Amino acid sequence: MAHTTPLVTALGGNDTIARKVAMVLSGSLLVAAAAQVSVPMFPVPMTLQTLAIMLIGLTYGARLAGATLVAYLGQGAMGFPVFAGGAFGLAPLMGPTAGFLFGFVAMAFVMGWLVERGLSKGFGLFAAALLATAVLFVPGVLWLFAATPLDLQGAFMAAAAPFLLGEVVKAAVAALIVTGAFAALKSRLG
Ligand SMILES: O=C(O)CCCC[C@@H]1SC[C@@H]2NC(=O)N[C@@H]21
Repeated sequence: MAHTTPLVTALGGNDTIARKVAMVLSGSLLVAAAAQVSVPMFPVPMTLQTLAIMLIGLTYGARLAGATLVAYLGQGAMGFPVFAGGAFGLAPLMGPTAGFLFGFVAMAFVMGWLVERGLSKGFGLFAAALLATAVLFVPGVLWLFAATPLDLQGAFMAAAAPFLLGEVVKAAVAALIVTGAFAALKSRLG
């Protein structure tokens, strides 16, 4: 597959370290804000984190998207209240949702990788978001299975089933937002 250009690269400008740092910080801040929009369900809350990660994964490219989520985990580990419900520290990184937290890095990277390899327009963006979200649910469910007394079916019912439809809607919304941003950029550049 040919390599294609993520939105942020298409936006142009100097690819400086300062620009990359600003993108990583603003992206991780977006995920932190989205984590606070949550419906407290036990053991896995419903949040907007994946929508924020989709916007990052679909626009940043694989490496910068992955780095943004590594920074997000680092901010939480350092004590900033960036995880769902304002949680912070090392406990969430070992708790029932740790599979999702570490999986966020893989989700962002895989999404950027798919965009760079051609899933960069319209339905392709939607497909990239969905495929990468499917990757996220593997560690999310398996971690819950390993870390709690739930069997595999119980872990799936708690960590995946309630969220699948919502993730499809989030992928559609993210793809529409990024498509709109591309269209706006195209008309601005003439
Ligand atoms: O503790 C955290 O901050 C992580 C919460 C993970 C929630 C997961 S992400 C995928 C799925 N979709 C949701 O809305 N909630 C779960």
